Amino acid sequence: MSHAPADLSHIAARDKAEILAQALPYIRKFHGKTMVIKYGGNAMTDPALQKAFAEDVVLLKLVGINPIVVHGGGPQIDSALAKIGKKGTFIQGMRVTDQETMDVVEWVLGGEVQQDIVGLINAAGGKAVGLTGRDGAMIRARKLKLLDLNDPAVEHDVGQVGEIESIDPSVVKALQDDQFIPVISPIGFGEQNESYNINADLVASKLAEILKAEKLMLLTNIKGVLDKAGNLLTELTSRRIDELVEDGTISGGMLPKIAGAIDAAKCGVNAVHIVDGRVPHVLLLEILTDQAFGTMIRAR
Ligand SMILES: Nc1ncnc2c1ncn2[C@@H]1O[C@H](COP(=O)(O)OP(=O)(O)O)[C@@H](O)[C@H]1O
Ligand SMILES: CC(=O)N[C@@H](CCC(=O)OP(=O)(O)O)C(=O)O
Repeated sequence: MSHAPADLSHIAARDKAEILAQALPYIRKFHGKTMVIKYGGNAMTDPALQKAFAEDVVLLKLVGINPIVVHGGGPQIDSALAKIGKKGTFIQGMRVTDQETMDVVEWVLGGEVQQDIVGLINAAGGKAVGLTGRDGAMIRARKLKLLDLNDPAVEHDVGQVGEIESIDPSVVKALQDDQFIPVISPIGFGEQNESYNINADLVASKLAEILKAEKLMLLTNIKGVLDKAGNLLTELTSRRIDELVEDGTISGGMLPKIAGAIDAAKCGVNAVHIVDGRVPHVLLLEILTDQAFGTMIRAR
């Protein structure tokens, strides 16, 4: 499927040049730096947006920035489950994963979803390599103990959902140094070689921390973190996040996202952003222009 590039004819030549020139200080600042980009399953549903995303990733690589893509695929897993008559259920943003669901998760994330992204990046002129957490013995995991948010004495059994024990980033580093763009699905392995389904936001956040990434960008299907009235919160600190979780303003899929984001910010990732993946070229706009998007998460 081919999509025409965005029509920019209404923008005056001088303005176009100014926008391009704006990128220069950012390219200098970020040259040689690593940026972890979480590409959410909800943000990847529109072909034109997917193409714009792939172009952005390739452009970043070409100007000397190292993008590492971690992808989700929640809605795509849900569709595959529906075909076998199963309905996805979530507790505090985590999919309840029995063995049959785990098989579907591995098949969908490690297969079609990942290969679509790899294909699009390659079509845009990059060299993407798809990996799961098993490749290069990257993501070791154990069964998640999910404590109830309101009553920590209660533990939820979410089956084969994993929490990260450790990440060995050597395969990612080797690929990035060799001009490849790693595209990682959030599957880990345990002591008995069993597979674990890990929330992609948590993988992206931990990887950003371990790689000492300059930025972590979590692309989702909403403007950013919203308050109770639906207004965008442009900046959030750890304390404010605790309040928003406690009073129920932050719920569902935003819970692991915000938990990962705050961990990454506390562990030294310079800039952590939750941004709207529905905005075409949001990566370029956020990274290489003066414009700010979404919610920035600050450790303090
Ligand atoms: N306070 C909040 N602000 C924004 N979104 C929220 C909030 N609380 C819950 N959400 C939900 O979290 C969703 C994003 O998480 P998720 O569906 O897992 O996205 P992704 O697939 O991108 O990881 C939003 O679409 C929204 O429904
Ligand atoms: C444990 C858990 O919930 N895993 C997720 C993994 C995929 C994911 O995170 O996808 P999104 O980023 O699109 O939500 C799941 O099974 O849906």
